[in-house]
Amino acid sequence: MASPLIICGRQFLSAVGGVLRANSGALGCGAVANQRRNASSHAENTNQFLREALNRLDYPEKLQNLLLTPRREMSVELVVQMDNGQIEVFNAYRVQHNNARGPYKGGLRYHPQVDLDDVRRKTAVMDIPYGGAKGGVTVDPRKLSERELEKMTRKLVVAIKEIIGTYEDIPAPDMNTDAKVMAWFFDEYSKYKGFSPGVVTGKPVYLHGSLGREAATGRGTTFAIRELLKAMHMGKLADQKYVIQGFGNVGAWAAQLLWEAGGKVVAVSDVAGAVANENGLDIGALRRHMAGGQALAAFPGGSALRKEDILTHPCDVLIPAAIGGVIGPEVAAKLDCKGDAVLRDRGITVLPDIYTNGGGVTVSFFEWVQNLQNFKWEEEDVNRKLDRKMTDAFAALWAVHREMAVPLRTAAFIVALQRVTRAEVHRGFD
Ligand SMILES: NC(=O)C1=CN([C@@H]2O[C@H](COP(=O)(O)OP(=O)(O)OC[C@H]3O[C@@H](n4cnc5c(N)ncnc54)[C@H](OP(=O)(O)O)[C@@H]3O)[C@@H](O)[C@H]2O)C=CC1
Ligand SMILES: O=C(O)CCC(=O)C(=O)O
Repeated sequence: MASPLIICGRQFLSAVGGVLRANSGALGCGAVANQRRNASSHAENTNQFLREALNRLDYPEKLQNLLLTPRREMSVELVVQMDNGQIEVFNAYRVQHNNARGPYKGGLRYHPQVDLDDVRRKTAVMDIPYGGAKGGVTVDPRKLSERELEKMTRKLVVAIKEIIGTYEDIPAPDMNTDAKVMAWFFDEYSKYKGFSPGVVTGKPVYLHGSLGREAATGRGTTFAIRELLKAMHMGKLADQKYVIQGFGNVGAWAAQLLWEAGGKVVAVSDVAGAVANENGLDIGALRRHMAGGQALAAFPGGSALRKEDILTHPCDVLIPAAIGGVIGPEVAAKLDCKGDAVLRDRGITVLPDIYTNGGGVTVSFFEWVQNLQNFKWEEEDVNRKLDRKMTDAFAALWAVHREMAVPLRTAAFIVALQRVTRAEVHRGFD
């Protein structure tokens, strides 16, 4: 069998590389301090990969430090009166990394374990004119009513409105935040600052959103895999068996598009369970099954699998598309992986998350451009432009990977750092 490819929807290898429960941004936000105690931070791991890349670039120390640290971190408390009259306080954050190339841009996550670090340099890898940012609220949204969720979102906007904006910092959907949340966000911000559709992306299509944004991250992932297979002479999307952890926006769209391309998706999971079929799951039927409110694991077109076994299920391409930190010590032991180096030695190719999931932010950029133009593009146009961006970004990564003999993850950071540094230096420091 061909060597498996691990496609990181998130910091999978950070987790395997010793941070077995990477969870928080650990970026100096006081309110995440309790999460920080659990493990060495995800940010430290990202910085480790960055340092590896910086070692290959001859930059002065001060510039290196500038590239390693965020420009601004904001931590706020959101006080919300719940439906039962009780007061709840939620911790929220926004971390802005570097805006040399353009406004900050990045997702907004609602999750009990907020992780703010991964978007830092993605925009530079994708070569779109933004800097990196990430934000989130420490909350389990499943425990809130829709009305409570809306109130909390609106409070968040009020709390951070001075550091976001169409040309300042543009949030977008991430885990547990969708078009509906972005619509509330846009509406609340516009109350204070005037009509501002460009302040968030991932809005509903009928409310200044872009066609193609919902599927963009999953679609971008399939383009990324296609390019890697081509470069490694490993055949086509249709020739591979896929395992996907997470069946939300990214996982379900990736599954759908790989299945449509003729690939065999042999196992998928969500937070509650997993389902497998060695002949390939009928993803269309699975999505209909789930749309009917049924559990993924109860899908009659496959057999239930322990969700803990999803990552070790045999496949050609593994796509972690859930939250980082779900790979605990037991799974890591079963994978027998200790990090990029070990995987490399075993002939496993890792396509790094900062490239692989870049389709979302890329179509977010297209949405923002459409908002500025006040004009809607055709979906085919969006998808074609996304394909071009993913293909070009892969070519840049692959060229560095070959020329400098570094792994693809290091290559991605080198490409990003070179672009950010060029912008920093040309803008000057006065
Ligand atoms: N959406 C986007 O455009 C982008 C997303 N990403 C990243 O991709 C990843 C997925 O995001 P997205 O699809 O939007 O998020 P969603 O919230 O839409 O989906 C997340 C999926 O992961 C599942 N999940 C959550 N926790 C676990 C767990 N412990 N074990 C197994 N499955 C789990 C969820 O299950 P359940 O539904 O049962 O809760 C759900 O199926 C995130 O890491 C996000 O940061 C990156 C770039 C852009
Ligand atoms: O669409 C965006 O701007 C960012 C999406 C996101 O969360 C990410 O790329 O990590």
